[in-house]
Amino acid sequence: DFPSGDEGYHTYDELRAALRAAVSAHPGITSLSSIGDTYEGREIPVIRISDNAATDEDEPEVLFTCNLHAREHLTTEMCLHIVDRFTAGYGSDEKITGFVDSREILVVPSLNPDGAEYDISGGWYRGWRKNRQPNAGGSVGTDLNRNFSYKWACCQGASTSPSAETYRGPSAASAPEVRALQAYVDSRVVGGVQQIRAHIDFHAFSEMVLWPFGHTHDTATEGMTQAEYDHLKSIGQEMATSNGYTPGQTSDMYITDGDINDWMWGTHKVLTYCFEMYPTSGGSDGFYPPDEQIVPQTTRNDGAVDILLANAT
Ligand SMILES: CC(C)C[C@H](NS(N)(=O)=O)C(=O)O
Ligand SMILES: [Ca+2]
Ligand SMILES: [Ca+2]
Ligand SMILES: [Ca+2]
Ligand SMILES: [Zn+2]
Repeated sequence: DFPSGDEGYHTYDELRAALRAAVSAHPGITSLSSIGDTYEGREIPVIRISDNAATDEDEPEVLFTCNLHAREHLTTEMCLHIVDRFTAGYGSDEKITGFVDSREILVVPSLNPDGAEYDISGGWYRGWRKNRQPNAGGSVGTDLNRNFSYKWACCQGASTSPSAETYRGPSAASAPEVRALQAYVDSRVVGGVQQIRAHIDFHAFSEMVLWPFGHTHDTATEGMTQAEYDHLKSIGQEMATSNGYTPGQTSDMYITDGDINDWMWGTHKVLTYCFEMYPTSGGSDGFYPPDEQIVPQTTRNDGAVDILLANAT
């Protein structure tokens, strides 16, 4: 459980209860399923929000993924806020209703529930980042944001040392959580066309809006034209203006290979972003802002989410 004072954060069981509650309150516009299991056997839930939710309609799909890194619990709350906003607002808020009627919103509130549960086990914060998959040699964990299959291990953007925080894993998609997400997105190719048009992967912290590629500082490069880069950049800058985050290319932070955004663009040409949430720097809040920050820091991204939805055509 979360330490006392931080009860506002959702444990894995509370997360699943929240998703079930959203479905029972809004059955016509929600459908709940699992994209697969984690290493320790936890289901990874995905909720789909759209009119005629039981039917896969020919509408642009937009994916939001959270909690890829275990200790980044604020991101789980970000995804749950998106679920709440687009279900509770349906039928009353015109803009919300318009998006839900014309798109399919896919939300994965936690890609790393094993890590998240471990991070808070014992009622205190362990600073855990990776998944909970054992490595040869006795250490535990793969950095899920270095294990995706697009140009995995290409560019010294991760560690080869199993005990390192950015350990890339023994092979591409060796982590079941990464395999589950890749398989899910692969399955959204219908009639040869990827139905997911846009994506945000939420992280913490630094308050940045980042677009691919991470494996290179180049803008035009294999798998991305200058025009495509400029399109990603212009929408990224617009979103950063709305939430006050700093815009940039993923590699501006540091070179990463095997990250989720490189895979989403490199493999499926999805308009994909990494949002690093509050705070800007370490200090007392760092990875563990008090739960009083949940509402302000999640609602802060409402405008950016709407910009992404509007650009998903
Ligand atoms: C997407 C990259 C550039 C940033 C991310 N930072 S984090 N959330 O791990 O501190 C990461 O290292 O995976
Ligand atoms: Ca509190
Ligand atoms: Ca629909
Ligand atoms: Ca569809
Ligand atoms: Zn992260």
